[in-house]
Formats: sequence, C-alpha cells, structure tokens
Amino acid sequence: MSVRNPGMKIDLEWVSKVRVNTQAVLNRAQQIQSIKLAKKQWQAAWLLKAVTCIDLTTLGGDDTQSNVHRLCMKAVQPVPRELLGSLAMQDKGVRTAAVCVYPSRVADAVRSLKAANSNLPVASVATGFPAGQTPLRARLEEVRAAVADGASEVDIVINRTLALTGQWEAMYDEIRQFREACGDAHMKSILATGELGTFTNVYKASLVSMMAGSDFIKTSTGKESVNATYPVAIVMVRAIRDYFLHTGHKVGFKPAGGIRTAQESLVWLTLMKEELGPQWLGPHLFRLGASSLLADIERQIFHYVTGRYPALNELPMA
Ligand SMILES: O=C[C@H](O)COP(=O)(O)O
Repeated sequence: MSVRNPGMKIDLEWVSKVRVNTQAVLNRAQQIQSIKLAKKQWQAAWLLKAVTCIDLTTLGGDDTQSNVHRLCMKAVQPVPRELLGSLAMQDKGVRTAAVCVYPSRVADAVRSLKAANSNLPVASVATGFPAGQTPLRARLEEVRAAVADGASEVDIVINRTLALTGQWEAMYDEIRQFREACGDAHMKSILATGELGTFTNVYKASLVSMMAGSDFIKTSTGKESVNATYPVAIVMVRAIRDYFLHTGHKVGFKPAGGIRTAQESLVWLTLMKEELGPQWLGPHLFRLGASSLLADIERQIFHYVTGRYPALNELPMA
C-alpha cells in the first residue's frame, strides 16, 4: 500500500462550495467506455494487472473456515501456473492485492495465509457493514477486534444518515475515530454511493472521508441496489485529484460491487489511467472489490493462451 494519508482539519468552506455538473460527468463516463480496449498480448498483460489489484472477497452469511481457506489459496495463486508459464510470468509473483472478509472470519484468513507462508494482506469490512446502523461504540470495537485478529486493512462504511442530512463535521469526527481505531491498518472508506442520492453528496462524502484520513475511498458494499458505476467513479476520482492537488497526498480508489467481467476490469483500469494517470495503476492506489470477477479474467487468459474457452473442470478453483 502507498504512504498513508494523514488527513487534514475539516474544511467546511471547501465542502459547502462543492457543485457537480451532472451532464459533464455522464458525458465523461460515456467517453471512457468508448475508448478502445487493449487486444491480444496487451490485453493479457492488462488482465494480469487487474488480477493484482483485486481484493478477492467473500462476504456471505454462510462463510465458513473452509470457503475462506479456499479463497485465500486462490488469492495466493489466482492464475494457474501453467497459464502463467505460457505468458513467461510464472516467477513474477502474480497474486491478488488482498482477501476481504467479515470481521469474524479474519482469524481464519490470517491462519490460512500463514500456513501457506504468504504475507498477503487480510482486509476486514467493519463498522456495522453494510448498513452502518449500529452504535458508534460497537462500530469502533469491531474495528479494534478485526485489527487485533490480524487485519492489516479495514474497509469501514460511512454513516449515510449523517451524509444525507448534511452533518459533515459529525461524519468527519466518526471517520477520524475509525482511523484511530485502525492503528497501523490502512483504512478504506466505503461511501455506499447508491444510497447518497446526488453526485454532489458523493463528492462531499469523498472529500470529508479523505480529510478524515482515509487511505482509500470505495464506492459500495456490494449490498446496495446500485453499486459501482462509472459516473460515480468519475466524481470520486475527481475528488481524489482535487484532494491531491490541495494536500499532496495520494488517496486510492476502490470500485466494488457487481464487477463481474474481464471487460469491465479493463474499463476500470482505463478510467484510472485516463483520470488519475499511470501512478494510480497499481494495488497501492487501486483495488477492484469483487467476489466473482477473477473467474472471468481466468477464462479470458485461458482463451488467450490456448485459443479456446476452458471446460468447467479445467479451471476447477475459479
Ligand atoms: O467489497 C466487495 C464487494 O462486496 C463485492 O461485491 P460482489 O460480490 O458484487 O463482487
């Protein structure tokens, strides 16, 4: 991960001045989607880059020690060695950026990765994920417990009630407390943009989260009815750019929720490159939060290497 964002004192004047031009955002999102995507070996290289940016996620009520173990093994070796060998990438340490689980499953993930001799980061969602509607003391305790169990990244959810009622200072204070509870663990703030109503709220929530010291801002929990979208991403990455120009601190971006296809991962990488530049194109500043994206990326890499799509039994861990 990148150097941490220390945050800054809340600047309410900056927050109150925010206006977002909806039509300009929609146009830019369209434009990004119409950019020609890389083909052949360049596409394979971009897909491997996308793999290294995935927070491989399981967030189910039915998660157990064994499916978390399988997730961890997949994260450590996300693409079969033979396929990597055909791309001369077998020794390049291709792995996902992190695994992402519920707080109660952090210890399982840490144990599995340790047994596999891997230092892959474990990210935990926290603070009453996904709704965030639990008392503040419980949300803080959850962060501390996840970190004590070995999470080195914590994906907190912001308080949408405070955002929707314009209580930006109160939201800032909560996020600062979450950051303190994280200690050395890096903090990603989930805005749940599908519940924020307007692009202006999305921009303001992005800004306040960064002012409060978020290391990443993340679109969604994956549980809202609308999750990661390109227009919302344009608003968030522009806030990241403005914050960087104002403070010199680079904050990462994590789209999450509903990202399922290799093609979409290429569009997300294109968006990052076009809007924030190549510096933001690695796992230190870009993550894709996804539970099932990897399977399609693997299929496409298999197709590139062999010229055909795999039968179900050929990628059994996908
Ligand atoms: O943070 C990650 C998301 O919860 C994953 O959402 P997904 O299951 O739609 O890929």
